[in-house]
Amino acid sequence: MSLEQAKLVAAYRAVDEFVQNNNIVGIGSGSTVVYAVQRLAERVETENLNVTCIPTSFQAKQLIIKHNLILGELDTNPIIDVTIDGADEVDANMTLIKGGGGCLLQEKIIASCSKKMIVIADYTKDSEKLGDRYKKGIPIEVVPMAYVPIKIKIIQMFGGEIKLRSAIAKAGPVVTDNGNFILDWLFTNQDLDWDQVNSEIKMIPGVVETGLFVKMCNKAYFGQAEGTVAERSN
Ligand SMILES: O=C(CO)[C@H](O)[C@H](O)COP(=O)(O)O
Repeated sequence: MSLEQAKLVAAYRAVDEFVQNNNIVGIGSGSTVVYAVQRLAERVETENLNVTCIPTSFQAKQLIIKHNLILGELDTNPIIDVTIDGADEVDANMTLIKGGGGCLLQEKIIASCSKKMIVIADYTKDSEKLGDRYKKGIPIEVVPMAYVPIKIKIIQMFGGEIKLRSAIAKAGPVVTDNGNFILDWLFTNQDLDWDQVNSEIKMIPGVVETGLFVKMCNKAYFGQAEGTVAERSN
């Protein structure tokens, strides 16, 4: 089985187990979510489900439109039944690193409005401790004018190294869907209290959001190499 098949089985399982008729569904971002939207569209068609989808990014919005699903927004649907999203890493306590695709701000807003947040991932995202498997660090979305002082402050507070995320098909930094920059914090201490770290980083003026999702995820599905799906709940 390919990694793509592992993503697909996790995504299909989550959509099949958690989406019901008349649900408001948060649609996450990334490559695994593509399979979730594909499965959701199949179920809407075959079971005639009434589902409204709330996107977590420009990419998610385009996926919803492409599959002819009903597009909603928080203004009219502030309470979401279930959000299905990917993750860059999930530790043994269900703390997540998210934001590898740069969509962490809207993803966290949508997760915070959801009765349930379900993560879908392949087996490479399943970790004991944050940093065991995901080596690109914790993404932090920041207001552009403050990125240098924020970098200095985080290193003074917690150590490690910070890189301003560069764009691939453009000279200069990645600019998020919200017009901000992304810092990737390569932490060295894996035994930090992530709840506290998240709170302290968020208190630095100019920090918009961190990619640390603490106590937000209810269940994670990890597609395995042999085609089965492993689960973890909190
Ligand atoms: O947080 C995210 C985007 O900001 C993604 O959910 C995360 O990067 C996982 O993506 P993929 O499913 O492609 O591995």
